[in-house]
Amino acid sequence: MKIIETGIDDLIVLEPVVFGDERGYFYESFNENVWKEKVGKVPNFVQDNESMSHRGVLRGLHFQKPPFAQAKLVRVVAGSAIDVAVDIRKNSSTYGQSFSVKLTAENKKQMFVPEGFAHGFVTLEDNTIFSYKCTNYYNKESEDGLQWNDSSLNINWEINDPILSEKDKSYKSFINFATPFD
Ligand SMILES: Cc1cn([C@H]2C[C@H](O)[C@@H](COP(=O)(O)OP(=O)(O)O[C@H]3O[C@@H](C)C(=O)[C@@H](O)[C@H]3O)O2)c(=O)[nH]c1=O
Repeated sequence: MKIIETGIDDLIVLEPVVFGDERGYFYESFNENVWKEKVGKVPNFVQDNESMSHRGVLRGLHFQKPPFAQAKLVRVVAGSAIDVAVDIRKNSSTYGQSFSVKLTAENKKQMFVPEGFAHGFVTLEDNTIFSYKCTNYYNKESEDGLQWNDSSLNINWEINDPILSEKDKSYKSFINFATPFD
């Protein structure tokens, strides 16, 4: 597994070793020992999620407030998506900065999104399946988010007029945002 730094502390992209043969391919999508060796601290994942989206669906930018904050290890198992994490840790030197990576079923890249980040993605193909591990359980009351197209975040989603949930349309702008993360 190769670790690619993003320029934002604790936010990393992972590239697994994929074994291809005449049958197809095999790779380890998570291995605690490899994490220990290559990353250090191993997240305690307690929930796995999967979503399917049509082309042009944007889910985000989401986070859960403490004490239900979640770190997430995300990947795409069918199709492709632009995945985005925004640093919302008040005391971080990269507060308000975002990082984007293209995750596809082919490149098999993963992004580790720590606690203290808002997360979202837009799908580039129909039937894009997004799969992720979380370090905390879903807690409806702790859900919060930021406006995906906030001008001060200035994220290049590479797609116009995405399909959004009503909840995602209602999220507030980054200006005057009181982050719950130190
Ligand atoms: C996230 C989540 C949702 N749900 C339910 C609530 C709702 O009825 C339905 C759909 O929920 P949402 O519209 O919030 O799903 P979605 O917009 O896909 O939310 C996800 O977006 C990405 C970007 C993330 O980072 C995730 O953490 C999560 O927030 O699924 C759960 O039961 N457990 C969960 O963990």
